[in-house]
Amino acid sequence: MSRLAIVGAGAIGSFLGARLHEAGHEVLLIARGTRLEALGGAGVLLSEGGTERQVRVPVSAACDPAVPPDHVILATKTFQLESALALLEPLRENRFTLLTVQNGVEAPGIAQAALPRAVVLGARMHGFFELDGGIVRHTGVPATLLAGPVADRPTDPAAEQAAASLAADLEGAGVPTTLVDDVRPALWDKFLMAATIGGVAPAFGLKVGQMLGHPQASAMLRVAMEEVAGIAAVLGIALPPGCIAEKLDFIGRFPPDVTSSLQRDLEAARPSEYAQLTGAIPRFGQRAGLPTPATDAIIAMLHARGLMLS
Ligand SMILES: NC(=O)C1=CN([C@@H]2O[C@H](COP(=O)(O)OP(=O)(O)OC[C@H]3O[C@@H](n4cnc5c(N)ncnc54)[C@H](OP(=O)(O)O)[C@@H]3O)[C@@H](O)[C@H]2O)C=CC1
Ligand SMILES: CC(C)(CO)C(=O)C(=O)O
Repeated sequence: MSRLAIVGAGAIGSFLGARLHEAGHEVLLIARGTRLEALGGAGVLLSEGGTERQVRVPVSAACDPAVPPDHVILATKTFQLESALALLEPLRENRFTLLTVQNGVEAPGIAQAALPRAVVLGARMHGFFELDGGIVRHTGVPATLLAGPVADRPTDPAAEQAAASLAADLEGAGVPTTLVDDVRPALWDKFLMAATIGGVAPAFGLKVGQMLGHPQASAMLRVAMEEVAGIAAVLGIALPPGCIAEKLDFIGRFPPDVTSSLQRDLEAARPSEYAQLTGAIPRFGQRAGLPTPATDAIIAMLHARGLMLS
């Protein structure tokens, strides 16, 4: 059994914490504010597969360097990584696996810069998770992970073993986890979807599942995806062949009411991952020397709707 710390007890952190705790691991959820109080009182209330259950996962405001974890999962939003990583500062000299689940392509690099000794694995996570009035709702598709290092430096056998151990723990917790040598293509593959649907759906005031039935939204979505694929190619990221068609097919199978976390945050005027998702497309386009007119038009529509793009 492993010892795991999960920083950020929102939708994903609570879900993974509950599943790993149920699988028999020693899990510590690191939370703050009212969420810390709620978890201390009632534990994680998890709704999935038509039923709700209560899982009493140990929770704290900080990690305890006296009992260092084997694995840490960073489950905050990307713009919260700095404060999350500051909580791990007491573990700076330890070697542990550090899994990032954030959408976008930048989280593993941010984590590795803050904790150079950690074995950082980026992950692409599928599934829809929402913290709704204290209840963590898992809907849509089953939870799956694809994880691996940002392979711009050699990996050592100990790092590979640590990654395999975390993958086995997740697998045992009912979250099928595939390990890859270089996670960047998978992160870009998901970025291609999350960054585009996260902009197009709120730009048109549609749910994700309604976009493909709207000719203009559907056309803009496809062109924005092509912009991302073009940028990835120039930056040397080998996206899977046919990934745009595969994403459109995947989106076509979304339940009609589903929204992305970026859309929910934008529409609720909460801080969002806009800058790491839709807003990152023109930023990466500049890096690649490519214009992004479709994404620029989507961003103009978001501005016109008065959404908070920060
Ligand atoms: N939700 C989904 O379906 C999916 C999400 N993702 C990605 O996973 C990541 C997490 O998403 P999600 O779970 O929805 O986000 P949530 O906002 O639900 O959860 C983030 C949690 O982290 C907490 N947090 C942030 N900073 C700290 C800190 N310094 N100390 C303690 N707690 C902290 C937040 O607390 P507070 O509320 O106080 O800020 C919040 O409870 C995102 O990057 C998202 O892109 C990936 C796949 C699917
Ligand atoms: C792309 C999507 C909608 C589904 O996995 C997601 O990751 C999110 O809501 O942030």
